[in-house]
Amino acid sequence: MKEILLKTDSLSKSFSTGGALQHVLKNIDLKLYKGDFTVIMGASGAGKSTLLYALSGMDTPTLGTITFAGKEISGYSPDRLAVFRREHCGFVFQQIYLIDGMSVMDNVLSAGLLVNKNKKALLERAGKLFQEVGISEETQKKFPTQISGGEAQRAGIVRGLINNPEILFADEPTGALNSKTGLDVLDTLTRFNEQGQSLVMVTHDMRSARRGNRILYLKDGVILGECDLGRYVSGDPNRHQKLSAFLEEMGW
Ligand SMILES: Nc1ncnc2c1ncn2[C@@H]1O[C@H](COP(=O)(O)OP(=O)(O)OP(=O)(O)O)[C@@H](O)[C@H]1O
Repeated sequence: MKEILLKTDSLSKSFSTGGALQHVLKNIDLKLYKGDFTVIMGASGAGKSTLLYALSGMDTPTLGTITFAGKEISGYSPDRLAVFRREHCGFVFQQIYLIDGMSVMDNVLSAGLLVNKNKKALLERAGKLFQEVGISEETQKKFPTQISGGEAQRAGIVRGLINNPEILFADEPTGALNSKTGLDVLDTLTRFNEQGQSLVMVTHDMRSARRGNRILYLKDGVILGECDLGRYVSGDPNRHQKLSAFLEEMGW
């Protein structure tokens, strides 16, 4: 039986804009499981990023509860939530947000030092992660403006994983990359998932979505359906067909 990592009960999120209330997430009951590569798809405006932000404690729900790593985080204060996020969640965004005045390695260490003061252990873990994503020691010493977009996103993944998060949350991680570098980033994420890292990724892109084993389809703030794709196997045409058929059924 799969271990539940995160559970929501009647999760709802509304925004008030110009006096009108917009209900973006509507009573979502969802379970996320350890070791899964969960993908959230849906049309623009369906609420995908809002859901990702709520699940990861980057935003708070309007109503409902979120239980993550055995703790009900939905009632946490912003400060407590910030500490929880650092310790339990990793993030990879379309825009990478590496800090310009710091080397690539220092960007990763500064994220690590917020949780773990043991610099030697952090250096060791960072070194191992950089090796796994194919970033050399020379590149680790460079500044963000001196590296390519693909290298920056792979460094972003190292930063996201430095604190050994229960879940790595990714919001369109290949959205700003060209086809080849995007593929490298997807291969990197897939490899970490194969090693047991749980992932939740929002994407519009079928090539990215194919990497997941569980695809959730969000429409107008509700999960309309889900598809079990099984573990990723490179070049499997059935996988693409299964995903296409599911998305067609969902009205994508
Ligand atoms: N902070 C906010 N304040 C007001 N409205 C918001 C806020 N964040 C999101 N929304 C609204 O919620 C809706 C869903 O936005 P969200 O970014 O979650 O959609 P999405 O499915 O991720 O879309 P896309 O694929 O275009 O990124 C949109 O109508 C958006 O305008």
